Amino acid sequence: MEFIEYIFVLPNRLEDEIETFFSINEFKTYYFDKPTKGQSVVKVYINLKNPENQIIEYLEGKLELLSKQNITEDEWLKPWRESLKPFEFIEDIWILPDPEKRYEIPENVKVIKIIPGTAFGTGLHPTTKLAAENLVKVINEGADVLDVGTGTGILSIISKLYGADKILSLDYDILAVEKANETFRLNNLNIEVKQSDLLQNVNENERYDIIIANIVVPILLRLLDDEKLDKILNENGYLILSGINKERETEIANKIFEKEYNIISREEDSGWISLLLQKRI
Ligand SMILES: C[S@@+](CC[C@H](N)C(=O)[O-])C[C@H]1O[C@@H](n2cnc3c(N)ncnc32)[C@H](O)[C@@H]1O
Repeated sequence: MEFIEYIFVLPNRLEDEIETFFSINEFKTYYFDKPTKGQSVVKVYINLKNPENQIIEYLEGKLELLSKQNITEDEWLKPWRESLKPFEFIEDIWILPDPEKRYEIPENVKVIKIIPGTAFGTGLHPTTKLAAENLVKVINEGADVLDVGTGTGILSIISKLYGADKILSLDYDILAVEKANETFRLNNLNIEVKQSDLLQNVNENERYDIIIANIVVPILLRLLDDEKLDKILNENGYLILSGINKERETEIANKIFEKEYNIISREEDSGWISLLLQKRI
């Protein structure tokens, strides 16, 4: 695939703002880098088949452009992948970015292999971490889990590592569905993935103990409006929402107050919020 690479100078004070903008717009093909001493940049990749011009217009209004060139997907993904190191994602779970490499990591920790690519969910974003932290608070052996907007499948894998029984992973983006399948194979896990706009392709007779969704606020609001959500979540089951940017938290909170859910916990990091809710009936 052909891309245009834009490199912009990124002052530290703007890093959170730019990352929030990308997340809200579900823009995934970028990374932050420090090619020269002290100077941070953001590298942005625009797919020529589907150019997202509003992204570049926004960045040009905020940041200084250093360079622009045509590039293939391999040319930019490879050095980025190589720059990534294994890291402790949440307590006792490590993420390994290259399944071929041997890494020195602590013994007796749980391991997830993810080849970083263009699907969301490499563990590098605070919304994934917040969702995972809420997930491990409530997951039990044998739980049935629905992962809405699975991306790479990272939250489904964590569910499996903590003993979940049935897991269904959903994403409306076919590339994410392919990536999740690839990641499950890489981790020797047999997890079902379906392409679905939110719960559209979920049978309403199915039941889950935990439903988890790390998606942007407008989509979460749509999920909360869907009657099927309440139907398929068991009594006292948990709903974990993440991807809530602070400015829009009230909209989510208002929607929850209309429903039969208690807020059990609220986690926050870098302006992002994840809520752990429990269904009352
Ligand atoms: C922020 S990413 C989360 C990925 C992963 N679950 C994580 O926590 O890192 C959101 C994912 O939701 C998917 N998504 C967005 N809108 C959706 C919709 N209406 N139905 C299903 N999936 C959706 C996107 O394709 C993307 O993979």
